[in-house]
Amino acid sequence: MRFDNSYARLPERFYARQHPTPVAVPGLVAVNAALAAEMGLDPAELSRPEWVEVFAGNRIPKGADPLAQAYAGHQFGGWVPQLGDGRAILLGEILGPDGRRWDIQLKGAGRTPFSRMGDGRAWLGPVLREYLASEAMAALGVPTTRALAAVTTGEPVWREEGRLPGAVLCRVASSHIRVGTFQYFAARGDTEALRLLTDMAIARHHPGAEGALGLLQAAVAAQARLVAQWMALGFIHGVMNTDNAHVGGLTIDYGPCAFMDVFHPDRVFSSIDSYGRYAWSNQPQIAVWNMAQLASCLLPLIDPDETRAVALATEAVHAFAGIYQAEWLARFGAKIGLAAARAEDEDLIGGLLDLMAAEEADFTRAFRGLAEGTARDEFVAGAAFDAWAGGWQARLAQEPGGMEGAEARMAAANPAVIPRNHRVQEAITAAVAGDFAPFHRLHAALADPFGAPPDSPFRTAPLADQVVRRTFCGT
Ligand SMILES: Nc1ncnc2c1ncn2[C@@H]1O[C@H](COP(=O)(O)OP(=O)(O)OP(=O)(O)O)[C@@H](O)[C@H]1O
Repeated sequence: MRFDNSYARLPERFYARQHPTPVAVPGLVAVNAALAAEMGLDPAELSRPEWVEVFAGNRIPKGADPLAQAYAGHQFGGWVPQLGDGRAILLGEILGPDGRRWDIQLKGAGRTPFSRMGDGRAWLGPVLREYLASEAMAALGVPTTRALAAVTTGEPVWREEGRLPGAVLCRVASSHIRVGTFQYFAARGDTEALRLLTDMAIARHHPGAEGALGLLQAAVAAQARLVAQWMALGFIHGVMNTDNAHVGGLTIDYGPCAFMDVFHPDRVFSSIDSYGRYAWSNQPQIAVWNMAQLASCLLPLIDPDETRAVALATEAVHAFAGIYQAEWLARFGAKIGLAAARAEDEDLIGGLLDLMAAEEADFTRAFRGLAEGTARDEFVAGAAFDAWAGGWQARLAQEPGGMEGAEARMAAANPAVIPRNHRVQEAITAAVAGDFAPFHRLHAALADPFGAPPDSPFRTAPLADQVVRRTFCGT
């Protein structure tokens, strides 16, 4: 790895220099060969003992400059002036063969000055969950942080469940700059730091954006498109706090997330979100709220005249709705086979979603079934689906390429395989018992979400008692 650590060159108030805490017995779980190749790294080399030591935090590679990033954030509406990487350590950044910059971060690598009461560690379950979910997202074409490697530590981690095996995830991403990073400096009135952060965020995520207003507009657009993609996959992020809102529009933090099984737009509760604040249907408005927080941080850089700055920032945040709506329509239009969905198609799409919610349809199978002729089976009352399908067929008849074209569009927009919670859970349970084969099989299936053969076991819906009505947490 050839490091070029732009974040470590920022002034020291951006981070705390911190080495990982070595672990007892590093053990390789996985190196992501496809991602390694994308990054210009040799997966065989990364699987050697020296690199397993690096991923465990026992060895610092040449050129790394390890640090924990400072940030703040609104968590469930409450302001926390100081968060920061409490268990993640940024080793540094490398440049890929295509010029892309990658943060190399170890999540679960030990305590940092931002750990508060935490142990700085992660256990194997959430490490595998994040590995699988983030890689599934990438394969689904959704911007996300990635998983380069996972290792076990040979040390126990204590959680509510008791003694659990410790692990470290090597997470890579085009950056880890969050809305909360801006909030950290805005709360301290540190305009100079905001300026440096703005320049870095533009360079790393939105080249071409001009100044703070340009950054805000680009971040809003990226966030709007991201959330529309989540919605179209039945994905619930579960913890849309501002420290998990990425300025480049990546999905970040796979703690209490879930891909829904049965479609429940409003009734999703996680163990840390008992009021359903971050339910599927609330996600767009929460994203707007998060973008408004970014806007408020950037005000002093947008215009010296505060009234003017507020007007410009407000307009930029309000642009979310139009961008989101257009993306939503294109995504859901494609899901029902439309080449170019029109505003009036919203009723047709909304009709299907209402029916899916009322009839307890499995989100993924119902949509995939539209292309494969099996959608009707996902509805308790098939006749209700037939009534909707009449209008749908009539609309498809107006599309170029007829039903064949529509089927191809639907097959490309509706995955057959998503990381269903019961499958992830199975993989974790086996891994804890020392068998990593189910994890690797699931990872392989998730790498090709649209191409799974009809008899793939990963397409099946869970049994009733395994259905995700709740999102999951277990950090
Ligand atoms: N076991 C732990 N020890 C120390 N700090 C922790 C621990 N778990 C979480 N934190 C910190 O608490 C904050 C919120 O935790 P959360 O679970 O949302 O984040 P995370 O999953 O650790 O990190 P990220 O957002 O980078 O994916 C973060 O600042 C995180 O670093």
